[in-house]
Amino acid sequence: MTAGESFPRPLLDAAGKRRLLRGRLAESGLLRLPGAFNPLVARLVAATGFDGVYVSGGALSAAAGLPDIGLTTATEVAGWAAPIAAATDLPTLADADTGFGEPVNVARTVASLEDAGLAGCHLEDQVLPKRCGHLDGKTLVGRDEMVHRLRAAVAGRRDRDFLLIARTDARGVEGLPAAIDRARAYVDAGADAVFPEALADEAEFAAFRAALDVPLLANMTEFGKGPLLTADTLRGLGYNLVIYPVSTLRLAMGAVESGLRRIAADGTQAAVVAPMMTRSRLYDLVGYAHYAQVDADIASFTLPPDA
Ligand SMILES: C[C@](O)(C(=O)O)[C@H](CC(=O)O)C(=O)O
Ligand SMILES: [Mg+2]
Repeated sequence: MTAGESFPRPLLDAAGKRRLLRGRLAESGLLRLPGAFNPLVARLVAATGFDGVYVSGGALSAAAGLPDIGLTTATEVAGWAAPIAAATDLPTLADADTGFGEPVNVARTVASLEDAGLAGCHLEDQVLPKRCGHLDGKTLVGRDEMVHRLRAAVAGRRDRDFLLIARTDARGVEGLPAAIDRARAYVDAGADAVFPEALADEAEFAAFRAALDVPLLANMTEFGKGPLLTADTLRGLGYNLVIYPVSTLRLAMGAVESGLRRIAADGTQAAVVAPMMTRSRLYDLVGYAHYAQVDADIASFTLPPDA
C-alpha cells in the first residue's frame, strides 16, 4: 500500500489466513513477522511488505504499563489480539505465554485465540510468574507438565490449521542438549513448530535445526541474549519464521520520548513535526476514504419510484 491508497477491509477470514500460513510454511523460505501492539501498527506491517503479524506478550503488557511477568489474562490477550488480527489480510501469531493456567485453561486459551482470529500461538515451558525469555533466573515446569500443556492445546484447537508452536526456555536454564530433548518431546506431544528461546549463537540455531524436522521460529528481540541475525542468515540456517517482537514498540516509544522532551524544552512541536506521520498517511492507514465513500454511497441511495 502506498500513500494515497485507502485501506479496505481485509478479504481473508481467519480460516483463510491460517491456510495461507500453512501453505507458506510448506514452501521453503523464511516468513518475517514484526510485532504489532495495536491494529494501526499491524496495518503498517502489511504496508511494508511483511509476511505476518506477531502479537507480543512483552509489548502488550508494556503498552498496558505492566512488566512481562504473566500479569495479563487470557481474556485480555485475546481481546487485544482480535482487532490486530482483523486489521490485515496477514496471518497473526500470538504469544500465549504459559497458556494462563492448568491444562484445561490452556485448552480454553487456544480456543479463545482461535475465536479471536489468530493463525496460531506459542506456549512456553516456564512456571508462573514467568519472565522475558532473555532474562536470568527463569524457572521451568517439568517436561511432562509442558507435554500436558501441549496436549491440552491440541485438544482445545478446532481448526487443525491453527499453528501450535512450543517454546522452550530451557537453553538458559538446563543447557542446549536438554532444550533440544524437551523440544523433541514437545513435537511428539503435538506441537507443529518449535521456538527455541534465547539461543546464544549461530551454532546453537544450527543445532536445533539439525535435531528437528518441524518449522522453527527465531526470536530476534533487541537487547537480548543472542545475536541479531539477518533474514538471510536465518534463511541459510533453515529457519522458517522470525519475529521482531518488541521492535515497533521500542521504535515508537523512542520517538515519543524524544519528541515529548523536545516539545517540553521548546514550548512547541515545530522541531518534531517533520518526523511525524502526516495526517494524510494516517487517514490512508485507517481507510478514511473508503469509509467516506461508503457513507456517500448510502446517502445518495434512493429507491426506484415503483418500489
Ligand atoms: C518474544 C517475547 O516473549 C515477547 O513477549 O514478545 C519476549 C520478547 C522480549 O521480552 O524481548 C521474550 O521473552 O523473548
Ligand atoms: Mg512473551
